[in-house]
Amino acid sequence: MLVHVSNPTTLVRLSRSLSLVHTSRALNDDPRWPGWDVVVGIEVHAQIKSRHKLFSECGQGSLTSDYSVPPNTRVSPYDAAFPGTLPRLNPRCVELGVRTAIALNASVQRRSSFDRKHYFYADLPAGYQITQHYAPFATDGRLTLSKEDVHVRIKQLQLEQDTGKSTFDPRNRVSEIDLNRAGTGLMEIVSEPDMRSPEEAADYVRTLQALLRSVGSSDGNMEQGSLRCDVNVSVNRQGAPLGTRCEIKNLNSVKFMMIAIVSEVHRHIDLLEQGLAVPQETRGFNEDRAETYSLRSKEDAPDYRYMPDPNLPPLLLNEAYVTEICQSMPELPQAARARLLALGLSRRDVDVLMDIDSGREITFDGQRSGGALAYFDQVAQRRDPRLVVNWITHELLGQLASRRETFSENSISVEQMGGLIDLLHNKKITGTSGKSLMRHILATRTTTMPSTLAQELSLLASPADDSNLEAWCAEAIAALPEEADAARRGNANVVNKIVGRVMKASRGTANAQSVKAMLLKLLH
Ligand SMILES: Nc1ncnc2c1ncn2[C@@H]1O[C@H](COP(=O)(O)OP(=O)(O)OP(=O)(O)O)[C@@H](O)[C@H]1O
Ligand SMILES: [Mg+2]
Ligand SMILES: [Mg+2]
Repeated sequence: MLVHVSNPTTLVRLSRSLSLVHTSRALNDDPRWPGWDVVVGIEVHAQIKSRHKLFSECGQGSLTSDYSVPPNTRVSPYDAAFPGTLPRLNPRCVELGVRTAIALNASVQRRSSFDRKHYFYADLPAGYQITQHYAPFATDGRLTLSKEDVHVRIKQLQLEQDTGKSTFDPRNRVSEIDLNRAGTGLMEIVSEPDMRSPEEAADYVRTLQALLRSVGSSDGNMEQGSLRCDVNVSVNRQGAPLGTRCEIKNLNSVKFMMIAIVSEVHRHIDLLEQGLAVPQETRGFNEDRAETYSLRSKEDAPDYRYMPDPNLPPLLLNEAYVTEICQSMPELPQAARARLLALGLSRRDVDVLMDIDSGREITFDGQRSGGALAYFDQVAQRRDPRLVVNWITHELLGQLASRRETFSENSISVEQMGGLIDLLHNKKITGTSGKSLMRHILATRTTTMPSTLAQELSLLASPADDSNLEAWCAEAIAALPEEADAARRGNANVVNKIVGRVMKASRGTANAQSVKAMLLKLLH
């Protein structure tokens, strides 16, 4: 059905009633593709952070991408599909799944079940993967993105097994199979097609990563393979029904995911502008060429022959179990963000704090750092939160960065940081001295309290001691006669240069404002 309407309000109303446009954002023109709407839905596979696999008691190491573990050393007979072995559901995987579902505001199903998804591949010894195709354990959730006020609906969460890994060596044409990962627990988190740009898709993945880490259910690391995304992309002319989706598999970073979406959007638009249809396909992404390529069309889609797994009874979760988990949930990132904003912190400071806390800060050796939020909370107890956040996000992070260190290597204890803030707050030291003190603690990794250090290093401010101040100012005026003359003629900029000299003479202990006042008094 074709509807020609020039008034956008009418169009929104009309389209809504025809269920053509899902949100009013659909009418926001993106200069990259004017006249087109982009629609993205994401299937995330997150490795569950449990000690044992989903259906066997085999240890899975800290991470299955832990290369220090030799291949095929974390494999139970069940994982290798020996005849006669039976699955036994790991309750810890269920608990972490339920935690995640609650964090995503999803309804946890009191009854769910497991199905077999059949296909043949060397890294899948049983010839099927156990998943929750017909009855997932949680449905109808919601994730609010952190950068923009966008809600993404979560269709469902299901528990499933991961496969092994196969690597092909083209030189001697041999495929090597490693079953260490086989049978590891995954959560598949399926979003509704609610994202409207590559940026929203990136925000979704990052927000979800932070959430998974905060509830402790997954490391959520794309580079290391503990979080993998299949991204579904479609485009449609503004106001028209949704276009045909293509699914891009195996994206291993948020950056590549965004590039893949942009390239896919342009490919769809090119086809549609030529009057061609977009065929529904599963596609791969070539990182070097920054474009997607066809893996298989819908017609070639394998028939998975889903069937209930006869060896596993339904998963029944009672009210008390879910309530107990609800009551032990940690503070979620969204709540923490709201709490920090209510304390009067700026959006930017909150973003920085939350970003380091969720481990998004990538370190030089590829490790993650964390705990910034707890650090802030402890230091800010009974102290001015804005002063504290300022010294953490600006000064501390700045100094750590210049030392090429990350927050996890921060040697300043909560007590020391608190002490430093108190000295600053009570004007016992100046800001300049505070910075020097911090530099000193980081360099020496001393555990001495800042008040003692300030004394030892003669950094305590001497604001009351006007005679000192006057002497320093007089000296500076004498040392900089030309500047002093210019200042007398009213050149305000030059005064700052003289202030700088006095600050240096005082080794940062003088208060810049008092210095300026004294200089002006002496100059006139
Ligand atoms: N028109 C569309 N444009 C973009 N994404 C879409 C569109 N329609 C559906 N999607 C997204 O496609 C995904 C479909 O995932 P789902 O797991 O339901 O099925 P599947 O991809 O067919 O199966 P499998 O799990 O075997 O890959 C969802 O994330 C959904 O939001
Ligand atoms: Mg899926
Ligand atoms: Mg899919």
